Amino acid sequence: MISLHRSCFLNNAGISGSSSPFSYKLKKLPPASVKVTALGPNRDRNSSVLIENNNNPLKEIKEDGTSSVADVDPNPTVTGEDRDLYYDAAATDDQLVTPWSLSVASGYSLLRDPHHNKGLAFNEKERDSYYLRGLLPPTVISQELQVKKMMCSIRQYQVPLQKYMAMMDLQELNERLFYKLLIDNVEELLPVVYTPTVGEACQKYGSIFRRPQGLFISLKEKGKIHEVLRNWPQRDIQVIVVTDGERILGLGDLGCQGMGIPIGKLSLYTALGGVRPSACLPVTIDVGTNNEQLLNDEFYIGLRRRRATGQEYAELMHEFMSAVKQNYGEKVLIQFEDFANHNAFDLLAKYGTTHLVFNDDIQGTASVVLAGLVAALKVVGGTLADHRFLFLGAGEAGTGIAELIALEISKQTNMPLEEARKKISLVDSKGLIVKSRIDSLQHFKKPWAHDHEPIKKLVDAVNGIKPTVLIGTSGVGRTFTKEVVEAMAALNEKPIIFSLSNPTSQSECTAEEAYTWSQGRAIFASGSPFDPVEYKGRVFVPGQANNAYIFPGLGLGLIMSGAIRVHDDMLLAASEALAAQVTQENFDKGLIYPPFRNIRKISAHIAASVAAKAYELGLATRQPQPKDLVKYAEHCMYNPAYQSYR
Ligand SMILES: O=C([O-])CC(=O)C(=O)O
Ligand SMILES: [Mg+2]
Repeated sequence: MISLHRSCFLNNAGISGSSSPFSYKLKKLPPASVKVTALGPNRDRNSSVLIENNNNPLKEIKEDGTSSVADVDPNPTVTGEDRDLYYDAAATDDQLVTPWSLSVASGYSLLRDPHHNKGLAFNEKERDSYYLRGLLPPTVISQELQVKKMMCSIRQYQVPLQKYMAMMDLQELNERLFYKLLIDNVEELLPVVYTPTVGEACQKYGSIFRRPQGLFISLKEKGKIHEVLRNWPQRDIQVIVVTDGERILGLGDLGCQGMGIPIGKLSLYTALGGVRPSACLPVTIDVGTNNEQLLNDEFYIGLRRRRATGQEYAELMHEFMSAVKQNYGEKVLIQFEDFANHNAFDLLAKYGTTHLVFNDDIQGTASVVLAGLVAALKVVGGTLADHRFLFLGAGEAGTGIAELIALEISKQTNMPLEEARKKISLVDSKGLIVKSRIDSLQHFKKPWAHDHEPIKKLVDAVNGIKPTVLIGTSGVGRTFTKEVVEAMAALNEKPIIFSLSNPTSQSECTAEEAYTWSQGRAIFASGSPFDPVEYKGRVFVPGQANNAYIFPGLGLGLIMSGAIRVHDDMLLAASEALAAQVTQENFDKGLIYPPFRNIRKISAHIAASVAAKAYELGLATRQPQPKDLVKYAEHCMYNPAYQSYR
């Protein structure tokens, strides 16, 4: 396997650094993308490397190293199947000052290269060609058998965190096997690599830390972020998930240890949305933490200082956002994840008009919840405008969902947005959000300050507002008490109750509580998964209203259309596409979300709807528009099956 690496030299096998005949300085290389095709094992006397451009051979380089790649076409475009082998070799002259090396992985190093390792699945020919003889036991097994074996091994762990660590180890050892496992067993493994276990992993990240994953950008890197991005081994980045760790799930400030979240989210971009792993970049911005426990934890991995705020914070973020655009262009999707409220809204507003940005906690949650509501109405009856909505929690998720519901109502009925908002009330830690509180409210809460007498307690708000839908986004567990759920059940034949806070410990109520306290009448969904509940001889399967339904498909739709901005109409399109995937069979079982096991098909439909909207809005740059967008989305999806190397 061959790839271009920037200065650093990863591999063994008779080639090392600039002394190797296979090491070339690309200093003189004009801006170019180069496809490097592996033609042979590096230690073979006659081996050669073919540098291709747009599938036209440019240069064959023999092992004597006499050739150079200086005459690469200055403006190539690279297409083709295995884009993992593409490397954008240069962008500007100053970036070319660093020497670039061509490296060939084989033998021992190939077994330690997670992108190309197949372990026992290397066949006899590959073992000969890639100097693997003796480095593996004689048996050759299929990827399917490897999956079976790994699943047996993971199931032996009783503790979810051990399963998580086993999965992370696999990701670092054999990437394709990791994704095959995750895709083939998505319902079982999603709670391991994602919520709830990823929450515990972040809390304990320092003590379980083994190998760094993702890119850490701290205040120490201020002024050098452009350079830091170039230390990342991949160049063709399409999605970045970035956090500053200040509000990890409902667990609060976990500082630099929030890195588990971008890693987890991006593994879902690949497994659920089919974005190539090499196109994904997890980033944690470390500006300190206000979490005293972490600051005093000897194993903490982040900066030991309190959080930078104000200008210092804004400057670092701005440098990051600019460097991303400079390095990867304007079509890279930047997903903001788990920022605290104030920064989340500000960053989205500030960069929404200049970058392709998306806040998962504001917009992704909103889109998935709206889809669940649209589906739930098929069971409960009425249109969105016929319902009344009460939220506990008025942060990113609460106000984000509320706004998208209001937008959809306004669209469906031609009602002014202001009017539509009046159907929605929010309760925060100080009680119902009402006009009399307006001066002291944060800006994102102000649109929800309606004329109403002040109410302190949630149960009183339920009885006062008489909602048909109750949504929890407070980040505080067990706040939908028996009294609250019973009040909802007294007001509604089929109360819709969504407990969205993550992880499970922060859920506003459990599935069992929702079904029991409503005597089996609630339409219930939660952010983190709950097992089915048996109540009076009936089995209830709770829905999981999790962002994971939306962001992978949304991201794929943006990427495949070459979108340059995210628009609210794309979120609505994603919601509708998701709701349309709920079948009658699902409804008959009481489900308002389709099962996760069909998620790649669901993501393809979401991607197609989002891409169609991007074209309609004139925000798509990929031309011409593919005729069948669903087929095209499926075609674009990463497939983790092993590739044959010869
Ligand atoms: O990660 C999840 O499961 C959903 C989410 O974005 C959050 O809770 O912050
Ligand atoms: Mg989040």
